[in-house]
Amino acid sequence: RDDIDEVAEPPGFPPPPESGRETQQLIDVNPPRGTRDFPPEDMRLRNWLFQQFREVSRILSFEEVDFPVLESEALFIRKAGEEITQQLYNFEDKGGRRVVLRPEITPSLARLVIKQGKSVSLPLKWFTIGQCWRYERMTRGRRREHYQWNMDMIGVPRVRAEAELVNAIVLLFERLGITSSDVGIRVSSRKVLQAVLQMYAIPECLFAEVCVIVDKLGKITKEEVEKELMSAGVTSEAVKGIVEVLSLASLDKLEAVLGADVEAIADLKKLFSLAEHYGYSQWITFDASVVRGLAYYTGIVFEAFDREGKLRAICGGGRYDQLLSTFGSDDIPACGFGFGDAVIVELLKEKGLLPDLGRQVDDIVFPLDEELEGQASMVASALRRKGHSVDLVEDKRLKWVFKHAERVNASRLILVGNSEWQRGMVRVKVLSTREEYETKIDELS
Ligand SMILES: CC(=O)Nc1cnc2ccccc2c1
Repeated sequence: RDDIDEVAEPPGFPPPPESGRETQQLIDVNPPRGTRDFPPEDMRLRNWLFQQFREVSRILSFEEVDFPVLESEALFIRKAGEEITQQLYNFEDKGGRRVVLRPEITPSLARLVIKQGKSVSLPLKWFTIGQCWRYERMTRGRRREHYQWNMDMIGVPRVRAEAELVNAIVLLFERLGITSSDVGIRVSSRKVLQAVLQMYAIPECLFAEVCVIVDKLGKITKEEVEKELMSAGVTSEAVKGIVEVLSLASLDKLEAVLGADVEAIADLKKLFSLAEHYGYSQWITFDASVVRGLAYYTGIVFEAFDREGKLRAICGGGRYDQLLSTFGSDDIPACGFGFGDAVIVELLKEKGLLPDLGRQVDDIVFPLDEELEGQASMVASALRRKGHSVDLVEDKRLKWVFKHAERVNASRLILVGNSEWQRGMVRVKVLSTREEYETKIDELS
């Protein structure tokens, strides 16, 4: 058939049979479905982004922690119908243990808090940047892994914790050049939904499941959300009440419906007044429809969004005061957020804010004759001991070396030549000023 492109034999593979080596079919050089490689240019961008995450964490005086990517499956078995627990990258290991590639970080962090129990003094302010996984049928072609920056405050029952976390998020955006006209942070509290369910005498045990369903508003149709709520056991009048309250556009309107004594109102008012003092009021906005999709949130929840509405949530988080008791421990109040590595990069591209990250090398050392390769190694090694990044180049024409120096943005070109070496010297070209001079080898700094 002429519609099948002739697959050109890739050059060099497989070696022709007469070469005597067995013929090896070229392996699939792509990484597993839904995963990414990070070649140097992509890795520079990732390192730059993670450096911003780390800097903000340091500025907020959070301590770095880390956990295994591999966790017990039991840590993530939840009954609230979350997408994240329906897509666990789970398997049985060779010891017959049910394990997962973690889909999120918070449960691991809660596990460590419990494990460290009495030996740590509260509050804890921990952060980590870690890869998270999901096993999604590739029908949707979405990624199966991403990196998430997490910041969590453990042992702070009051809204100060949420205010500190929002401070971190705003600082990150500001450092990246993103403004409050590009991005907003929607804030609400799950205690709003809790109050509504109480009004309609909906059993507490349905709370997490209702939150997970309500979080789908805006992603699936309102009718579908109502259908799911009904099948979860929420009465149709309660569904109406939920939809009505969640569409309220202001705290005052919410207060009018729920009454001033509802904790949610007091919490949110406190957060908005703290925001004034932090100086980030223009970033946050009350939005009763924010519930987030994780089962364990119990109080204030928030998510950053692009005001053009083109992208999915940039980051999100909230208070989870009862997560530890689901692991059998005494509860410790906590709140945190997750900030993925994908949407933020899309936003930076949209806003033309991606940094231009080229390579940077201090010195290129190049022997002008091949019998000087030993001398060139001596020069390179001496400079490296001084902490210079040195690119030792050989078997190239001088023309190529100059082009290479441009490409890697080298500061200096150190040429090791016969006549100079006889006089204990090397030739130095400063590439920015075109300045050129000879210097004694042991005076090279
Ligand atoms: C935009 C994107 O890559 N999202 C993403 C990718 N991988 C994940 C893996 C686990 C949990 C959430 C995930 C979310």
